[in-house]
Amino acid sequence: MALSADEIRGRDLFTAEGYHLDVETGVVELHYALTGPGVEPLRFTETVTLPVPETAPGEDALARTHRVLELLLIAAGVSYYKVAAPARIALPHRVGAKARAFATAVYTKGMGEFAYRNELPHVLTVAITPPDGEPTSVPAHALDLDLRPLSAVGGGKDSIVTLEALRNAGREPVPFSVNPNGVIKAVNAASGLVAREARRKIDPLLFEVNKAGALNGHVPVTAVNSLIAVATAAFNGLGPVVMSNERSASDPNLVWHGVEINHQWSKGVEAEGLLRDALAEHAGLTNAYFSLLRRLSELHIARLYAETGRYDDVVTSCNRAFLLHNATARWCGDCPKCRFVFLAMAPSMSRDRLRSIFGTDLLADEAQIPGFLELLGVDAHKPWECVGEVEECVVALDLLRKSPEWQDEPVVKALADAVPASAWRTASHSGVFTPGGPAFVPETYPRVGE
Ligand SMILES: CC(=O)N[C@H]1[C@@H](OP(=O)(O)OP(=O)(O)OC[C@H]2O[C@@H](n3ccc(=O)[nH]c3=O)[C@H](O)[C@@H]2O)O[C@H](CO)[C@@H](O)[C@@H]1O[C@H](C)C(=O)N[C@@H](C)C(=O)N[C@@H](CCC(=O)O)C(=O)O
Ligand SMILES: Nc1ncnc2c1ncn2[C@@H]1O[C@H](COP(=O)(O)OP(=O)(O)OP(=O)(O)O)[C@@H](O)[C@H]1O
Repeated sequence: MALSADEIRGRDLFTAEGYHLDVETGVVELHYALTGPGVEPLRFTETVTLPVPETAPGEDALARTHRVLELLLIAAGVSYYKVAAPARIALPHRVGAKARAFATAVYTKGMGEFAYRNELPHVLTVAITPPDGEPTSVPAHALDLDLRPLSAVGGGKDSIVTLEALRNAGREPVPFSVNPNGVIKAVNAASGLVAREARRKIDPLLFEVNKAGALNGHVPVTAVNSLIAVATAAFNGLGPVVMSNERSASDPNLVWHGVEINHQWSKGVEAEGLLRDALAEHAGLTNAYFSLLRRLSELHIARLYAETGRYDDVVTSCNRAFLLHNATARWCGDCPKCRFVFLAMAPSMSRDRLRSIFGTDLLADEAQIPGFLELLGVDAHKPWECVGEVEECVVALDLLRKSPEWQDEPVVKALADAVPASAWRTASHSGVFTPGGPAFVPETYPRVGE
């Protein structure tokens, strides 16, 4: 990479240039450019390979697939936009108000953590410009909810709970993953269900510009995976895409410039609603996407996970197992996500079982105390990770400090001593284990945990 960091970052326009779908192979190429005065354009191509149906899709199904891909082109652009984070974004196709609202939210709220950590407040108000005019209309298509659902599997406890709930409800879920690694493949194998997969290849130029000093940071990856899943379902004539996004995913980490900054924004209920509206408006698809676990806390999901029997040797929620380079095989045992899931599962299963899942006992390790205190809200803000609310952690600790198996453990005692009395008073066991809040689950689907 011959460009300097200034040359890479000095660009004032990001353009999603267009995409191409090869119907025979399912290969989708998504094209982007970063341009600016006096510098050569930086061009990126991301390649997504959708599973191909046995029978070619009909004209209407293909038209819907294309419309979903137009939304995917927008969402997947975040990885390349962030290289220079200009204040303007251009789109190649017309979009209506709902699709534009979704696009704007993906680049502002979805990139909120990136904006905050790089101190780039303009990202929170970036302007997205589609060509003038309304898009051509597409016929509304109420998805047949009896078609087999595509159940997004990320290898962690949440998607396992969903998979089993759908199976128990007789829904015959198809496990679906983007770039399944060893963990996800092992979870799918343990399910005994035949899985489908899509591939997503980030342009290798991105890694080069990263090394040369591009701006970098978190992206709303669930929006990207979700649209790949919806495109797969539309292309293959499958039913709705069922996610496993929980209630606490909607909670922000902090407020900055008056805007809520949420590491998990695209897992939250606002993103779910915006995407559903955009799919209805832009692709004519209703009921194509929802989260089955939306009204549940993480602690509640962990309790439901404990009722499953077949996944302990494979379940992995640690994000380090999902790195593109140098991934761990399973739980790293030393990150906020490992600590949180350990704490969340501990009240619902025996200590031996928990140890065997993690290969270690995090609550027997004094070095983990500062990290647990962060989760308990005693120090700093909620970590930039997929972890639950402070209240859930306090409730979990409350259950442990009263449990014969845990109450004499020095780490548990130290944590309990550090939690202020006010936190014990406000933490509600019934609140944590009672489903609550808005959700988009269709009436004919199971009400998990209710
Ligand atoms: C696995 C992980 O957590 N990665 C985050 C990490 O990335 P890192 O640089 O350490 O390594 P890689 O993931 O291997 O990525 C290498 C570079 O590639 C670029 N990139 C990667 C994926 C992508 O979709 N777009 C990209 O541009 C990027 O330049 C990478 O540096 O730190 C990054 C910076 O904070 C994070 O963005 C990486 O997060 C991944 C996108 C990821 O998949 N993370 C999920 C595990 C995750 O965080 N899920 C959230 C849900 C968030 C949401 O709103 O969707 C959660 O579970 O809470
Ligand atoms: N590679 C992937 N392919 C498809 N869907 C994914 C992938 N990774 C995550 N997801 C989905 O995205 C959502 C958020 O992922 P997340 O990592 O929080 O869930 P999880 O792996 O099921 O559980 P946990 O919170 O225990 O890690 C979930 O609905 C999950 O199924």
